Amino acid sequence: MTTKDHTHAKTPVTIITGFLGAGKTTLLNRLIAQHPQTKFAIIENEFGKVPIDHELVVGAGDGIFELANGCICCTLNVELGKVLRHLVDKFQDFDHLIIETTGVADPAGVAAAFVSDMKVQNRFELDSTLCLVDAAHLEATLASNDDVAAQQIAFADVLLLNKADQVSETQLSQIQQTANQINPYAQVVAGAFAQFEGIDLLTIKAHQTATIEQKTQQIRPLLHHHAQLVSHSFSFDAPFDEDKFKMWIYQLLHVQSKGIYRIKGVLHFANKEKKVVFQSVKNQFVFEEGSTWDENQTPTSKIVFIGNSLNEKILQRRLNSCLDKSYFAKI
Ligand SMILES: Nc1nc2c(ncn2[C@@H]2O[C@H](COP(=O)(O)OP(=O)(O)OP(=O)(O)O)[C@@H](O)[C@H]2O)c(=O)[nH]1
Repeated sequence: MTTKDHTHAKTPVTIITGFLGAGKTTLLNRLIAQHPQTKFAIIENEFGKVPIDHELVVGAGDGIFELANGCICCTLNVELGKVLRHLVDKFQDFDHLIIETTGVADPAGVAAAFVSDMKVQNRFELDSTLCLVDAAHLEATLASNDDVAAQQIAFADVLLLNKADQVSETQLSQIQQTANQINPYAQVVAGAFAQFEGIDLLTIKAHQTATIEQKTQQIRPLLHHHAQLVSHSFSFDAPFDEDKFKMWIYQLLHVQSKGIYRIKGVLHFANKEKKVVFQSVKNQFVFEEGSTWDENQTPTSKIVFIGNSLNEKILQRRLNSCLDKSYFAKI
């Protein structure tokens, strides 16, 4: 085994999620086949006692780590942390890490493993969470397993509408709308047998500040409903008071993190010249320096919350209370 120089670039990580049978392993095999020059490490997670997916992954060499008989978003989360630390310490020779979750995993729990441990954080960088959506069965799945399937869709950076061969064009566009109602933030692409054209699924860069900035600009203050899952978007011309905002977010995510799947925003703090890019995964959150505000436009903060039964009015009130009071005295 050779040792790579990882002092400069962090190893990108792609999480593949999606409900049972949606096409996760099909996608994994396709990615391996499409990138013969890339050396992958793969973490597989299955519920059954006898791991099978391992056998179904073709051509990945010896870099497959299996976590069976439990789910990495909950019971096996500690195990996932151990495997990640093992990769950091002992298994250096790979370019990209792919994690295939069980069909019933909450991907937020998996993503959280990358923001809670410094050693892991220093080595890995989440590129994106890809969610396979079975176009032929989405409505039925949502009806019967609303929470898990909807959580997976809500958390994803890219929604891959798979099995397009099994539905009509009209059905496909309806499914696209349903998926976008649950997650207005995600890019949606359709395909069959996990073949998706016009998108490089390994370099989505969803967690990089530039991508978040760009995506947040597209968010309009709209309310989207799917069962109890909602997304609320807000924008503010008045700047935020950094201390108040951070204190509130800390409290919010510690008291209510179960119901909040994701928050992303580009913020204007009164004491900061540049944009501040903010995102949370479960109860973990980061604030990063973004680019400079456009001189010709009023700096406008935009923030989106995705979660279960979130009350828009309360969020609006709390956000208002974090605005910089001296701004209003000046106008
Ligand atoms: N018709 C059709 N079948 C597909 C498509 N993609 C995958 N399949 C089939 O669907 C079945 C399930 O695909 P997998 O890739 O194993 O799905 P998975 O999400 O890994 O399944 P689990 O690990 O059990 O959750 C397999 O028989 C695939 O060949 C598609 O686009 N169209």
